[in-house]
Amino acid sequence: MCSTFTLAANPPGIGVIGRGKIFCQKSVTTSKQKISFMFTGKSTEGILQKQTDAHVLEILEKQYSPANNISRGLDHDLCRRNKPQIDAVFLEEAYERCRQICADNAKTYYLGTLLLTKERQKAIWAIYAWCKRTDELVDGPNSFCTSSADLDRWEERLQHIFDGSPWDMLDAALTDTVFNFRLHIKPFRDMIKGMRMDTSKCRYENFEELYLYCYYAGGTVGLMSVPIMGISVKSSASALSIYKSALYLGVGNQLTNILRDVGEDASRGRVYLPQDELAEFGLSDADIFSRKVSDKWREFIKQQIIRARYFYKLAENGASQLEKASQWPTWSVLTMYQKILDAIEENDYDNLTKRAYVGKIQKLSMLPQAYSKAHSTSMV
Ligand SMILES: CC(C)=CCC/C(C)=C/CC/C(C)=C/CC/C(C)=C/COP(=O)(O)OP(=O)(O)O
Repeated sequence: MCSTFTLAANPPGIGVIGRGKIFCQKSVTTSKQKISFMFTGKSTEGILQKQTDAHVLEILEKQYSPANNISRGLDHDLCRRNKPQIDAVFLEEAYERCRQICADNAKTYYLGTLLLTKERQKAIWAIYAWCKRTDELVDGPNSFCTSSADLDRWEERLQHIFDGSPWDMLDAALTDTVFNFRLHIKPFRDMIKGMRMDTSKCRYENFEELYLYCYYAGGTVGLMSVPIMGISVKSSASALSIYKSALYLGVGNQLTNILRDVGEDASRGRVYLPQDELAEFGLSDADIFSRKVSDKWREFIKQQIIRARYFYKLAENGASQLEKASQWPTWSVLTMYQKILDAIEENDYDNLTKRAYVGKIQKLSMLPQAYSKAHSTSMV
């Protein structure tokens, strides 16, 4: 996408930035502010439109079809009708193990889940545990021996979860969640696609390619989460726009993690940054591997951070359309993840030799701010 972004403070039209290059400036309007982008390549908006709607519409067709008599919320009787019988004590233990996996591996996300209602918490933990296990197949200690056939088997297992015949305890928790909240299999399948992509690809030519990866690895989690969070009956926004916001939250999280982990990924020979954008800033893989934090690098990362923040802005639009009890947790996650971007700035854009860190106290101190955001933007 070869993009350089600026916030709307800059005049619209044609922009000139530091390196003397002229960019055609385009702008998008989020609910709160107008954000202007400068491009030499494909527009981010164009990429989002092309790639996002199809993913979401496929889910909505099933999740909200008139045949299912579901409009905005979930019909819980219908959800439970075909639910397999799983022993309650066994399930309790299964969810507890999912909670532990989430608490041990996703510290920020876990804090957000603690603000959810009990039923929602359990569901989000079950989804997280499955996502983590999926990720471990390609990124875990034994990932060197994961073959494409292993991913095929994992996908078969996923089908069993959705058919109501889980293979193990953690799968049983997800089966329970799938039937309680009538989840769609597509984002789960897409996450496996992303893992396949990760095993065969370690460079991204442009933002369009990177966005697809971010959708698979993070946007899918947003789509899995909407039925759990619930859409407010008072919302007049389209389900499409709300699902898209959730997807963008996942993509924002993924872009943030990429920016935080550039140095760490480089030591595994991986570069999750658009090659054409690096070139546009006079940078290449060699600059990453030599870990030299130059002014060019700082400018480059600055623009990448603006784009990641843009995704959080898009997510905010949907956060206020969720069921009231889910708004504070969602705003908390939104606010805490953005702090990681602030921490990269505080490290003077050195994400090659340093890992941006946000401490627990700092995260907890964000919660009142998230609470007031949830209340001031809520339509209920
Ligand atoms: C905005 C709307 C409409 C809905 C929100 C629906 C939700 C809650 C979506 C969640 C999307 C999301 C943030 C996905 C990423 C979840 C995830 C796997 C986080 C783990 O991140 P790590 O970096 O591994 O761990 P930390 O949590 O410690 O950062």
